[in-house]
Amino acid sequence: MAKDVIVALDFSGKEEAYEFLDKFDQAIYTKVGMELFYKEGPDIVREIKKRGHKVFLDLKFHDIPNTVWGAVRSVLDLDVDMVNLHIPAGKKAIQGAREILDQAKSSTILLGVTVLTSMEEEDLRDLSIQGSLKDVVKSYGKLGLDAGLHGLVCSAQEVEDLKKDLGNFIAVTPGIRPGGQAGQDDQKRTMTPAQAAKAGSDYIVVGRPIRNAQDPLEAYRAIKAEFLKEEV
Ligand SMILES: O=c1ccn([C@@H]2O[C@H](COP(=O)(O)O)[C@@H](O)[C@H]2O)c(=O)[nH]1
Repeated sequence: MAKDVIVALDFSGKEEAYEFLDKFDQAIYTKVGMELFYKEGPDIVREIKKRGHKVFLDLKFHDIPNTVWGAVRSVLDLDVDMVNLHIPAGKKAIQGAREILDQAKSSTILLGVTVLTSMEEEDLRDLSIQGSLKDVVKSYGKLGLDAGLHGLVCSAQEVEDLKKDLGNFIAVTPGIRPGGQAGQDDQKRTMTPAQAAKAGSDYIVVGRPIRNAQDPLEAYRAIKAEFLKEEV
C-alpha cells in the first residue's frame, strides 16, 4: 500500500488554502476538514481535486444511522479519496455507510475515528468512559472494522498493537509532531514521522507543523522524507 503524508488544510477560507497549495510543485494528499468545508462548501473539494490533489474529507460524521447515511450519500459525487465518521455513531451507521459506498462502486476509503488524538485518559473519565485509553481505542477499532471500515484514525502510538490484535487495516494517524515539537498545541498522543512509520502508520496527517513553518514546502519535504525513509 502506498504510504503518504496528508496535509491538513485547516484554513478559514479558500484564498488562504489556494495560496498555500500554490507553494507546492507537485500534487499532494490534502485533508479538508470542518473549518474549510463549512465555510466554502463542496466546491472547495471540487477545485482542490481539479488541481490534481487527493482529498481526505474529514467531516467526522456522528449522528443517528439515517443521518450518517444521508451525509455519505451527499458527498458521494465529490468522489473523495477518504471520508470518515466517528465510530461511536455505532455499528448500524458504519455498516450502512459502507454499503452505500459499495453499491455506488465507490473507491472512497471509509475511515472511523477511534479516540481523538487530542484526548488522554482523563478526558475519557470526564465522559464516564471506563477502561484504559488503549483498550477503548481497541474496542472501538474492532467494532468499526467488523462493521466494514477500511481503516481507522488513531494515534500512531496505538497502531502497532492494533495491527497485532485486529489484523491489517489502513492506519491514518494525526497528532504528528516532528522532533522537538512534542507537547505543542492541543495534541496529546503524538509521535514523530519516523516513529509513526516504524509503528506501521500508512498515512500521517500533518497540519500546523507544515502550515506554520517558515517554509511550508521545505517542512513538507522533510516530514515526508522522514516518514518514507522508515518504510520496509
Ligand atoms: O484524532 C484526530 C482526528 C483528526 N485530527 C485532525 O488532524 C489534523 C491535525 O492537525 P495538526 O495541526 O497537525 O495538529 C487536524 O485537522 C485535526 O482536525 C486530529 O488531529 N486528531
